[in-house]
Amino acid sequence: MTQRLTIRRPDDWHVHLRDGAMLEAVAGYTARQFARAIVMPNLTPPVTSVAAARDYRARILAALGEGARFEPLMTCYLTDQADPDTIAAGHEEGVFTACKLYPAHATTNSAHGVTDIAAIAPVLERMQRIGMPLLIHGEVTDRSIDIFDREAVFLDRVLTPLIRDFPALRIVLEHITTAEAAVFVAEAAHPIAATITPQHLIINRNAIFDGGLRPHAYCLPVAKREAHRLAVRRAAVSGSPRFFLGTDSAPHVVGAKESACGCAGIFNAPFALETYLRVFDEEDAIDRFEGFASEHGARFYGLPLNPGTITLERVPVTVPATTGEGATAVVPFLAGETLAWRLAG
Ligand SMILES: NC(=O)N[C@@H](CC(=O)O)C(=O)O
Ligand SMILES: [Zn+2]
Ligand SMILES: [Zn+2]
Repeated sequence: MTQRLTIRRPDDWHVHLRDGAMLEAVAGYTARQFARAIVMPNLTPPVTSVAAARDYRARILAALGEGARFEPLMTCYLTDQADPDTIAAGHEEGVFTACKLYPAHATTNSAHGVTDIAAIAPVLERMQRIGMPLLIHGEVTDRSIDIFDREAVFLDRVLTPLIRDFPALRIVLEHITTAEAAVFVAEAAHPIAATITPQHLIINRNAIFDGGLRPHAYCLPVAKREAHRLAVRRAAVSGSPRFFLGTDSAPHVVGAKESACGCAGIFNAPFALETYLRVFDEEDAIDRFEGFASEHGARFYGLPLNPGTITLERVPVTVPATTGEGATAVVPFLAGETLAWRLAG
């Protein structure tokens, strides 16, 4: 049995670092494991300007303190009013790595999202031209569509026409949860990739209703049936360069989760790498872990691979019941469970 695994330093291609006290509380978990992370822009108000992204990046670095070896990669939150010149200038300046498309009202803090793709056609046209990636929360918001079908319906109704109309636009379909999405991304004749979260590799929808209502297993897109979890797992360990690590770590203070209307989002940052490695170990695919965690994403984004390495060791570690306190008290994914691997050092 492999006891130690050393891989090139990995990146997290989808994370919510929040702001203020929560940012201070959570940023270190991500920076401890990852060299870079794509930071989601769904703050209140959302990050829509170059100045806002620059300031947010400075707050992230300040939260980590001197000597942190971590690069936040910032994203621009697209609205119906998004301006191609501003976005292109922000990209050119190295502030905006990518743009994020939230269909309006699809998820947490998406009220200002895009109501109609046609409204942002000039932006997508420009992004396609300059090679700037579009990151997508891929769910339709039509309330007549069953919540478990919203990702699959998005592929037909939105993504298929989108890739037809913008054949060279680089797209990352974020946090995929279905067999349909895994097949779509694997087979499309288009520059498209997908991120995969730890939770969608580990839980199916039963976890949300396991002996009672489990708010800490609730995120969007919501976990699906077991057959979908297995398909997403196969994609993750397949070795295909179209699938890579994106935690979607999304902390919400415990009271906002344990509520009559609990927020969507799972906080997996503290043991993200350990959790992913558990899956690759179970699938007998440890040899493919480095590609998924440290290579495929950087190549898709056209960024250099990280120098340096990290080491994981087969030593058990127990996930605490909570992290932080007061306004930053959060229940992490797999709270109370013991993982077989831990990050060394
Ligand atoms: N994934 C989630 O359930 N929640 C995310 C938003 C998102 O990524 O959709 C959040 O910001 O809380
Ligand atoms: Zn999302
Ligand atoms: Zn997210």
